Amino acid sequence: MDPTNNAETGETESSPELSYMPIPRETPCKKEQEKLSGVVKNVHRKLRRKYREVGDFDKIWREHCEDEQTLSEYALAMKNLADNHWAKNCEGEGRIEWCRSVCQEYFLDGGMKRMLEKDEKSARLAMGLTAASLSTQPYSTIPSSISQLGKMRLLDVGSCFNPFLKFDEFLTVGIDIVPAVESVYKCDFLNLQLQQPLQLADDAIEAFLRHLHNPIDALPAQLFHVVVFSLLLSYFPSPYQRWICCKKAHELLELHGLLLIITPDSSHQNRHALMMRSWRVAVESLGFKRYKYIKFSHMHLIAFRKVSLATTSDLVSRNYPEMLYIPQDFHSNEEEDYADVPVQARSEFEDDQLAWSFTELPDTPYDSDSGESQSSSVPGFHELEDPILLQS
Ligand SMILES: C[S@@+](CC[C@H](N)C(=O)[O-])C[C@H]1O[C@@H](n2cnc3c(N)ncnc32)[C@H](O)[C@@H]1O
Repeated sequence: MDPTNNAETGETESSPELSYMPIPRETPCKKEQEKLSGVVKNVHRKLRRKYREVGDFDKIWREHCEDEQTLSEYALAMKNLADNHWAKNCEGEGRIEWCRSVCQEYFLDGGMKRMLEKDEKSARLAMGLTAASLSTQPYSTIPSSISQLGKMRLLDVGSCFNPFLKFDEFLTVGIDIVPAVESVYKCDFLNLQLQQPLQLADDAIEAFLRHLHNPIDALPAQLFHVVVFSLLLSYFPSPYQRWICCKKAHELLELHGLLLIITPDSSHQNRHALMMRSWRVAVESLGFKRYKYIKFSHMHLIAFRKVSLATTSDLVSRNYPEMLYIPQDFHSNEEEDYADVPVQARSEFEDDQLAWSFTELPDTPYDSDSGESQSSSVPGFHELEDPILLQS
């Protein structure tokens, strides 16, 4: 496994559809792994096919959630991959560790404080105050660190096998339409009802979270420090469903909380740069600001911090939900059918043209909010490959 970022190695770009290859020798273990990832990918493909044919994502989603056999096969396959394949060869583990490191750095090691200081400085400069007057002004809005407040309250949406449960620093609530383990609550995030925020002290909120009832149909707003969407958004066939999820995450987060999005993409970092820029504009319009971004060999990992309680989106003049597209949204049924065949169905140029014709984006700088490059900002953190579920 090559532990370096593909941007650094200058590795030749390949079609995303080729991401499952090459498998040099067909061991029984690899075969089993391919079979399991096939189960998962087929569910995603079937959903997209239905969406293309029927168009009504509410109807498709209802039917999907009633298809218990497909859903439990999916959950079983995911859990099997996590327990028997990723655990052994380290594939797929990198994303969870990345989430953990970002939270540690942001909440416990001063990252949030630095960001808030930077925001305040920019705001004052924008108001015409000089740099000299800045140093004499106290930073009044900085909240106390979470380390004084207890555990980081983390909502893992599409948790499946509850990968965050093992970390002590989090009070983890894992939810899924089909939990693969008992500790995950059954909940359809798309249809989760939001209630008024709890006006309680942190220890009372922790107690509330430790006594949730299964299944979860409703949750109070502003309950969590972290919301994780790990390989969740590409499950949905429609960009509107992805948008609904991001909007709900915004409401469920406390001010200054983090939304962590991990989405599969096996191609070279720059290939879907436009798509990532588009996602950034869409998510920031909800009242977030991008904090970190990194491309691993097989996925994008993005951290957004909630910077305002209000959503800034103007859905009329800009079509923000549509900006949360994935390459597969543009594929035809035929292209999907041949997705595992090693031919490049559409050239990179054609992909980019399609993306451009689809949405015109405001001129937002692409570099990270934290001023860091798009390689890992977590010290000592190495990229791990996860060729399992990508481009499903
Ligand atoms: C590809 S798996 C990712 C599992 C895990 N987060 C990971 O990173 O390995 C996507 C998961 O999202 C779940 N899911 C899809 N739609 C959901 C929804 N509306 N609400 C909750 N979970 C959902 C699926 O059941 C599935 O377990």
